[in-house]
Amino acid sequence: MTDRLTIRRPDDWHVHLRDGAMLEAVAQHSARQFARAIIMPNLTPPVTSIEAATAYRQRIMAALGEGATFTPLMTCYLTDGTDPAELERGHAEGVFTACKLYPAHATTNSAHGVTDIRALTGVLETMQRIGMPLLIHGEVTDKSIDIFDREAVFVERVLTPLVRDYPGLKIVLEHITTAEAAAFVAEADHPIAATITPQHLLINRNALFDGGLRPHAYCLPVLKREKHRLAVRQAAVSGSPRFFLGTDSAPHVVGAKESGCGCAGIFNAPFALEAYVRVFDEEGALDTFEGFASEHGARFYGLPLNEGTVTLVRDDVEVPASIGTGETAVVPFLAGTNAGWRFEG
Ligand SMILES: NC(=O)N[C@@H](CC(=O)O)C(=O)O
Ligand SMILES: [Zn+2]
Ligand SMILES: [Zn+2]
Repeated sequence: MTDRLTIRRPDDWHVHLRDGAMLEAVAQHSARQFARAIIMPNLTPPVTSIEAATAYRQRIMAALGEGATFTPLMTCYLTDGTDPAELERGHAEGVFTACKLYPAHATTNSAHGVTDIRALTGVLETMQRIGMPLLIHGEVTDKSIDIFDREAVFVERVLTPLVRDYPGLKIVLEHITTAEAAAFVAEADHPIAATITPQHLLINRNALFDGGLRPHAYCLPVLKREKHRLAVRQAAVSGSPRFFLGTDSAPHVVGAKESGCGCAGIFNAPFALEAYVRVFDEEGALDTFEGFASEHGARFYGLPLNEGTVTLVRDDVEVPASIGTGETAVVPFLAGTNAGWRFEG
């Protein structure tokens, strides 16, 4: 039994750092474990310009303070009005690493998202030409589609024609939750990859109703049934370079979660690597953990691998019931349970 695992310093390819007081409170947790992260642009208002992304990047670095070694990789939030020239310039200047596609009203702060992806022709052609990845929240927003089917239907109705129409467009299907998404990404004859969250590897939809309604287990795409969790687990540990780490850490204050209409999003940054390594350990796949956490994402994005290492140690570690105080108190993923591993740094 391996009780200590040292891997190349990892990256988080999908995280919400928020803004203002919440940014000040949460950024350190991601910077402690990860060298770089893809920063989601769903602020209010969303990050849609080079100017906004540059200013947000500066606020992130200011929140981390002097000497921080963390690199935020910024994304542009696509709208129906996105100007391809702004994307191209932002990419060339090293401000935008990628673009984020939120179908309008699919998730938190997506009201300004794209109403019809077919209207994005100029944007997608430009991204394909310059090699800029398209990151997708892959759920249809049609209210007549059952919420547990929205990802699988997106794969069939939107993603399948998209890869056909843009054969060279780099795509990351974010936070996959279904057997259908995992199979599509594994098998497509296309430059496509997927991020996977700790929660979709560790819990299934029963966690939402475990003895009562559990708002802290609610995120989007919503947790699915066990067979999907198992399929997503197999994809993560498979060693395929198409699957990599993206926490989707998405903090909301306690009051916004514990409410008559609770927000979607799970704050998993503080114990992210502990949660992931547990999955690889349970699957007898610690040998593929470094690829998933530290190599596949960088290679897909065409970025260098990180220098340095981090070490995880098998240990009893109690995850606190809440992290932060007052305005920024957030309940972390796995609150009150034993993480099973300790991040040594
Ligand atoms: N994952 C979530 O449940 N919520 C995210 C948005 C998103 O990634 O879809 C958020 O910003 O809160
Ligand atoms: Zn999303
Ligand atoms: Zn997200």
